[in-house]
Amino acid sequence: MNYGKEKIAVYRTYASSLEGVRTIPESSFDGRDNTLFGLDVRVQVDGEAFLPSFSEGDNSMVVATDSMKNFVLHQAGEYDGATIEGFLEFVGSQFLDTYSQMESIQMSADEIPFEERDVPGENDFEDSGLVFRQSHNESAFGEIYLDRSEDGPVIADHISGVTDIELVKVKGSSFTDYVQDEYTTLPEREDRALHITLDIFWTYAESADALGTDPERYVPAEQVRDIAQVVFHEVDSNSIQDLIYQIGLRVLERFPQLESVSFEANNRTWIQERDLDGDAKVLKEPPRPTGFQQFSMDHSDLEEMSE
Ligand SMILES: O=c1[nH]c(=O)c2[nH]c(=O)[nH]c2[nH]1
Repeated sequence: MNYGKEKIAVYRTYASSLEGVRTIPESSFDGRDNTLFGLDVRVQVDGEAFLPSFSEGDNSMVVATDSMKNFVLHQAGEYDGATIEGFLEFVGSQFLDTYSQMESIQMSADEIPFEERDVPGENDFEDSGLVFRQSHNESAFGEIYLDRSEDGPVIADHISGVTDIELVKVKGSSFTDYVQDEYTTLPEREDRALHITLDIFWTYAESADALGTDPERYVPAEQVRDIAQVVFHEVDSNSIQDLIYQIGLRVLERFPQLESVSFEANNRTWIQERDLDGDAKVLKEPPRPTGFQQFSMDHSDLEEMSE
């Protein structure tokens, strides 16, 4: 039994900037101004006190989901941190502190990403600082579950992520040596233009590291995204399965503070229509249905690789 509000769009201007994150070789990301911090928030609350609202039509303990929306919007002005997960933990704790009938709360959010635009500067183009456009590319994700304890709200579970990454590698991927039987019609490809969508999720060994209070231990979604594209560039994979495993190893190698990393990939590989001179091809959309790959891994996979 639970209830809540979803699709709460929150826009905060001039939030605290994310500074002091560790840099990694695969990424130029070293922080975020947070001049425009956009989130699509979901709140889900649990508690025995809500049972009568379902079983007896008694709303005396019900916090209207409309009020939850107002609460989230209000707290967006109070949060002084710089991360999605930190915001979710902050708002969730405020909910539990304010409403004793809420026993636990699940707060999640997708980033609504914005990109700063370039304008002419003295010598070169530079960041506007004022004008942004909404990006329809990948976005960061966070989810925090809070329970009550004697010392106040505690993180019972968490997950961070980056979703809707969409990448195409025009050559340097294969798919060969799979089962050949009476059902096989797919031709083997020594080289294919590989088109994938990818959601990547991770958990920290210490959930407090997810909040970004210590930026050195925070894993920015931008860096994980950049690892995915660099590994895609570097590795001549023989399947999406092979590719996501290599990405996972690199993520775990760069971020020892993580407990696990998991993937949901979708195959969107275009179908070759014409083979032209050299590497050139004409390609078309694949028909439905679509293939997917899911995989979870942790540091034991990294240790196996180095043995
Ligand atoms: O990378 C791939 N993995 C598969 O399992 C698969 N199956 C398929 O038809 N194409 C692909 N590509």
